[in-house]
Amino acid sequence: MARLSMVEAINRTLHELMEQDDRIVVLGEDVGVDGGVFRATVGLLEKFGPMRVIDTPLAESTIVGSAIGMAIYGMRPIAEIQFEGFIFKSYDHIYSHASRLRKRSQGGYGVPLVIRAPYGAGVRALEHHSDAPEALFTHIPGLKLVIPATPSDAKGLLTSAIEDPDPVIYFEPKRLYRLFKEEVPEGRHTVPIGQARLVREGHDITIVTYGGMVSVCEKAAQHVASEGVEAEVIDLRTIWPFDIGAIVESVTKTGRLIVCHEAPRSFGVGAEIVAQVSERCLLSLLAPIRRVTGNDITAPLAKLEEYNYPDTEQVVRAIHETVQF
Ligand SMILES: Cc1ncc(C[n+]2csc(CCOP(=O)(O)OP(=O)(O)O)c2C)c(N)n1
Repeated sequence: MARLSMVEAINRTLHELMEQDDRIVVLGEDVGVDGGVFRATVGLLEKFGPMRVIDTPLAESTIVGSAIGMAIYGMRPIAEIQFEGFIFKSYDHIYSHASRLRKRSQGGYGVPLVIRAPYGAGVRALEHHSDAPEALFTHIPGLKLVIPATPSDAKGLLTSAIEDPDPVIYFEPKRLYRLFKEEVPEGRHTVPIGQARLVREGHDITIVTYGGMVSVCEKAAQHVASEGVEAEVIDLRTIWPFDIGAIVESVTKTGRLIVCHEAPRSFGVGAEIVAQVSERCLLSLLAPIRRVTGNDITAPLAKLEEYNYPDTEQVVRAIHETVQF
């Protein structure tokens, strides 16, 4: 095992996967000579050459459109969109084609495509470089969406995504790229798509979260533990299809739920979780469910960034309000 940051784990996984499978091709803006803006693709061009590591024009629609063609013809493309805010140039390809081809061809063709993109705020970037648009990818039948919160899960989810026969969006929380290191398993390591991770066990309240908010919620859970409140923290890992079984099991035990994400609140992932919990275990609830989320606004510039996203204090406050209800 090696101690790696998330971006190092992603880089190493790309190296390993490409060594093992000739069908894997990486393409995107600056992924070759520059090694990617965040250095996730460093060393790939030197090792695998320009036929498998392709520096593309600044044209996201072309990147995803070409990758769909490659996938249909038997390759395993990993397309990089330089920042999540630019993925919408390729949204039509994702929405109208990649996700639908299996149904359209009555199972004849799949699109085994992975689209990676740095995601979310926390590094004081500019507009289009700090968005959390995951909800806009959850309403597309045929598409899966994963967001790792640890270096090990970054490896496991990337491996599962490339092994999946259908398209997977893989968002990489920028704030976690270099936040901490951990031991990452050597060799083949997968994390099943659709399976949440129990971060911390507790019996008083459940906190469901993912991506850059996992460490924020963990800190909040540690804080309230010193007051005698045991919070259970669940990291979704897969946003769609999410692990409703794990959530229901936990809420049935604790009777209280907070959902936390940095994306805007309204019509967000949290709203769907609240709806499904209401449908399945309303009678287990001892208090109203609370959402701790980003605001319903365009991602603010760096100076105001910290006011828009949940922090530990807000999560602690929501825990207090829910437990004391
Ligand atoms: C649609 C879109 N995709 C990606 C980016 C991120 N981006 C900013 S600058 C840049 C490189 C631009 O290279 P080039 O057009 O050669 O201009 P220069 O090197 O002179 O800045 C990229 C990819 C962006 N701003 N907009």
